[in-house]
Amino acid sequence: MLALDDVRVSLAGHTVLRGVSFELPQGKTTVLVGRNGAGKTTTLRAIMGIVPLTAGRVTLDGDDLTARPDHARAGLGIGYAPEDRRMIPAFSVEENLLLPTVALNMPATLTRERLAAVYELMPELVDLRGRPGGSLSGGQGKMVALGRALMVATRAILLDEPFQGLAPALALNYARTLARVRDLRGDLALLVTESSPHLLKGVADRALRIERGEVEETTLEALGRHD
Ligand SMILES: Nc1ncnc2c1ncn2[C@@H]1O[C@H](COP(=O)(O)OP(=O)(O)OP(=O)(O)O)[C@@H](O)[C@H]1O
Repeated sequence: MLALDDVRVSLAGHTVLRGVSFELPQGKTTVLVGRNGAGKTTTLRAIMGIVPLTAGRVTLDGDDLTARPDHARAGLGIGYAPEDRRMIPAFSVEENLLLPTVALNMPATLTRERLAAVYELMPELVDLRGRPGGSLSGGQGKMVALGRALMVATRAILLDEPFQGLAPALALNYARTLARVRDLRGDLALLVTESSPHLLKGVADRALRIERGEVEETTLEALGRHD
């Protein structure tokens, strides 16, 4: 299981995470809800090893990941879809999906199997696969970012504000896809950040609230009252 133990992060002399501890159970969707600037992105970046910890540990099955850089964490099966999606506009959707497998030097057979599994889980990507990344709508881009995270994910998926900017119908569609991933990929722990709790109904199994770099376990009902 992926876990954070008393994680502290300071950026540019500013304390951003103040002792964050939680576990991410497999087969469950955990949502991390907090206002802009509360520390959601930094939490995901700490899990991926993109920002250094000033104290604490991120562990996978008890193994300390501190010495492992972000690409090594992807290689351990942790998929990450950052908020900005980082799509290469001139590459096709399929080429964008394949990017992390190239970075990880994944064997061709495994790559083909993973791609087929992603298309099966997210059939909407099949129709898009030849389109240039730069021609996609915001909602389509979010789907590709999820598919790309799924290409490497065998343990966990981290999604940074995937609902942000989506029209209500697209948000509903995205939520359905997430539920499908959770139901069909019981091997994965899902962590989804969000600033608007009302978007998470039907998506979350458990909820964490982050405020000024501190995380506490809560319920979706309690989050809704603060929305
Ligand atoms: N590289 C950095 N250097 C200095 N401060 C930073 C850096 N990155 C983030 N911060 C600060 O850390 C705090 C938390 O930022 P973070 O991006 O994690 O918040 P967030 O909850 O994801 O919010 P948002 O939705 O606005 O991205 C903010 O006050 C932000 O200004």
